[in-house]
Amino acid sequence: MEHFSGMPNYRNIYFILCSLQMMTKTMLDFAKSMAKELEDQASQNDNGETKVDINKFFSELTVDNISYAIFGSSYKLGNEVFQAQTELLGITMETFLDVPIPGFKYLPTERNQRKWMLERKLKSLLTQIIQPRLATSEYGNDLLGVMLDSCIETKKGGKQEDLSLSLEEIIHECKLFFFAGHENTSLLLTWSVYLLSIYPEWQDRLRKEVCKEFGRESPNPNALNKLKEMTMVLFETLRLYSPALFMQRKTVTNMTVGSIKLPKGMAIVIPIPIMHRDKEVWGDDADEFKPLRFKDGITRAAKVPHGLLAFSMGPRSCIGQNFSMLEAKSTLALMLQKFSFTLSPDYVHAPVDMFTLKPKFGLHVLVRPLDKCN
Ligand code: HEM
Repeated sequence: MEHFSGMPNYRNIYFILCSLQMMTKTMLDFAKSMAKELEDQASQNDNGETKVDINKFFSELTVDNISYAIFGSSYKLGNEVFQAQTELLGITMETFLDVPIPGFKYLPTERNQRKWMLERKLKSLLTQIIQPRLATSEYGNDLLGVMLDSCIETKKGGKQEDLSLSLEEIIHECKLFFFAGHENTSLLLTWSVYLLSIYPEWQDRLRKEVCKEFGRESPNPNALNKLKEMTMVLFETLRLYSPALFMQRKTVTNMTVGSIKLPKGMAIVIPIPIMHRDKEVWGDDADEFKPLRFKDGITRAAKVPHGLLAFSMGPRSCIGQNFSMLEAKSTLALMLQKFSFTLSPDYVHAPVDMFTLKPKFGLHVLVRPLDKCN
């Protein structure tokens, strides 16, 4: 298959070498603010609970987390960057199936003008974040800092105007990290809460595990990896409700996969949800929620070691997987300590393909604060 070279080095540097533990502390702080909001809402109702679309809460939480990872203390400005990007993506999606008319994109239509305005806003926001760092040479220890550091280093002795191209590259990288990093984790959390709501015995089991480890104390970032059953539930959620729906590859040589002959240059789509429910790989219970299949780790859960494809595999696999697992664990641990949750009676189960696997009408749950960890 196609070998991907040219992946910028800092991507790995940041997510492998940088202290994920430090980030977990910030993740827990954001999760605590979310929990506080849920508690406040519940306290205003006579029945002591609140009905929320938890998908929206997780979406805001994961935006804050990824924005902090990229922009550090400028994360609020970073959030504005992402809002502009999301709106731009919406415009692109609206026109996705339009027949391309040459030159149309240069006409000052209402949509094009909105697009140009957003592009200008995006650039100006990023410039506001980047310029002060360039001026002081204090690039920061967030992802943006690592990117600036590496772009300056490669241009040692180069002219200042060379940086304009790097700004484009930086914008591109910020976009990639934002889109790759926030929605998938938000969906992992959403589908986990869905499954824990319809399998309350697993919700109780995980709550006991969390309470055994942390009691009423705030989850300790260094001990999150001890939550074995939670890890199994997250993997099983990724198997049944993988946020990423497909991967694309291209063969670089004639090859044979099983009994299928693939010529050089063939484009291949790998449909993750279908592979994740393949009974030949996962067994006859492939459609069932059985987290214990992961009790001996990912590689032993299926009949083949690489059955779980949610984070892909190989040189182009997800570099944010540890980040997202820690984010999901810290948030779920806090949620389980503080609340019980059930599906709202008006919830309609409608997972839908919108590039990622989303709950079409959101995930409405009844959230009830708990007095204490039993
Ligand atoms: C549940 C959460 C996540 C899932 C399911 C997920 C899934 C994936 C998958 C399937 C790929 C590979 C695509 C391919 O092979 O073609 C990928 C790549 C990637 N992911 Fe994730 N991801 C998640 C979270 C994150 C997070 C939190 C970040 C960043 C902090 C991130 C950053 C990336 C990047 C930078 C790539 C590489 C894109 C490239 O190759 O250029 N992901 N992810």
